[in-house]
Amino acid sequence: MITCSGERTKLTLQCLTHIISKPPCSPDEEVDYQLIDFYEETKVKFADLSENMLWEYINSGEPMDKAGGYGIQALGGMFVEYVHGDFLNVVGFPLNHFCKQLDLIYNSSTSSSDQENSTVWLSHNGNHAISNLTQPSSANHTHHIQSSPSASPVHKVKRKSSETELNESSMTLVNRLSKHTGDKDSANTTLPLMTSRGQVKELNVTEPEDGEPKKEDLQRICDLLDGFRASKALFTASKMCVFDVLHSRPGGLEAAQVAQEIKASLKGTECLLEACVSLGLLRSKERMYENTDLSTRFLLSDAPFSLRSQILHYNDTVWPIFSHLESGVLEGVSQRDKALSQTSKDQDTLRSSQDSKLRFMNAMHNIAKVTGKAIATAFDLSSFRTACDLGGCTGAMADEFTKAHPGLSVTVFDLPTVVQLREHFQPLHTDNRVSFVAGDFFKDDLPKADLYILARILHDCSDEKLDILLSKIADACTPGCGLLLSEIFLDEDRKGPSRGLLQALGMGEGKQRSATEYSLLLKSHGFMTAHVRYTGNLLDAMLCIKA
Ligand SMILES: C[S@@+](CC[C@H](N)C(=O)[O-])C[C@H]1O[C@@H](n2cnc3c(N)ncnc32)[C@H](O)[C@@H]1O
Repeated sequence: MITCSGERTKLTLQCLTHIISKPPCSPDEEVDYQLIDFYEETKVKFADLSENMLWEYINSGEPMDKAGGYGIQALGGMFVEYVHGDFLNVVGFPLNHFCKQLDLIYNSSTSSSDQENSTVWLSHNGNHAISNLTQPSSANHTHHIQSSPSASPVHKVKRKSSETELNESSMTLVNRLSKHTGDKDSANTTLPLMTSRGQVKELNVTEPEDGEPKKEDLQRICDLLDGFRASKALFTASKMCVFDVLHSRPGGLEAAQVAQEIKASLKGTECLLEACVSLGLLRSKERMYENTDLSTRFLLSDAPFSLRSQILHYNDTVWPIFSHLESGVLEGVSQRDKALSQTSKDQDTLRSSQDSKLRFMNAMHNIAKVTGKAIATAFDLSSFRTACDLGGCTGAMADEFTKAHPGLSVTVFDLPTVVQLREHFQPLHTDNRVSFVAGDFFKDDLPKADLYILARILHDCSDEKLDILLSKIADACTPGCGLLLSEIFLDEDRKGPSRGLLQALGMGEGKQRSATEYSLLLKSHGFMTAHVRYTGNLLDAMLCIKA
């Protein structure tokens, strides 16, 4: 057996630099802080290991308290052929990288008087320790750092795709941290800390000595400024079938040929193609354009993981809504009706509701195909025989569940118009284990099942509707029945991921929540959270069991 595992440990350094040069004495005292997330990656190559050897190792007891299942610094070291990277990272603490970060903090942002009273909060895989830094003059880490020696490494990569128990000890950590940051909101929550998806937390600008802004800082702002242009270039190229046209001509096409195929002006086509090259969607060589691997995989209309329909949905629905964002923020309500009636008028055609329903279903179908497998395989569902996918749309998600679980049958429950239109979608399922029932989950009886699936439903429900739906599911469930929830789970500090927070800006009826918030919500309807999985895919998942 050859195993090559990437050891990636996440560290969060929080440097609390007091504005008043004394330690804060009350929870409300203002502090300036800087948050740095970083990773260290180490590759470990294992030798071929016999089963006997593995059992010997298991029986030694050593792996039992090791997050990675082995201790490289002890007996487990015998199995390792080589290590690329920081050995201490595998043991459990990337000391070298940590000290470089300390150096960065002190050499870039603090004055010497601040340094005397600076406190570093070290958050290593959810374990926190404080240290007072008294002599932070160089990278030679003469600072006295008390990190918990028992901090067990939870590898970032695995953490993202691993199960997380929501526990009380996490709450203590948040409260403790919140007190010192004066963050009263988060002090009232019961949230585990370590759920960040590696987002850029803050745009910390470091001014070089000459006072000129740094290029990277300017670039980040310009990237945000141009974000909508890039999105619209992608939407337009997809809508005009540029990627499909190029795919149909191996060897590529010149701009004039593309212009002819998509019936557009030469100047406009050239600009669009060049913009797509700059965005990594196309490549060009000697005036010929062709798709990149990224486009071939996701932008062709018939690719297995095509996102084209989702892109068209963004263009035709999400884009107009976001063009009314200012009103949305002012009024705090969805601008959907206003935006979409405007679009219809602009285009001088009132699209039939069937067309728009189909477009929406196509978009849902795309995402369900891309995310379905990760959700269906997130948990051991072998104890469930029947499932009901509430709001299961075209059945694409149900299909992934039956593929992953040979003993499982899934009933897709959706509105009558959706169930009727599903015939526009090729049946994906190869046997009869996916069936459809038409109904309204707020009003009608739910099909009987041992497992209910709610994928991308709850974030869109008002509190009132949410209560109705969850009460109906709870009534339909006997103890031991499952509820599998799939949504984008916000980080517990609500600072990411951006996808979830930007979706919330659409001002729909519902709201985005963290795993803990969903867990508490489901608990109030009699479901105990069994597992949470951050899939690393577009949607996360939580399995709850009816108590
Ligand atoms: C955002 S889509 C999610 C589709 C699918 N669960 C997925 O993740 O791909 C919401 C789905 O819920 C369905 N839906 C909305 N209201 C419903 C209701 N009252 N009863 C049944 N289905 C409903 C919609 O028709 C749509 O298919």
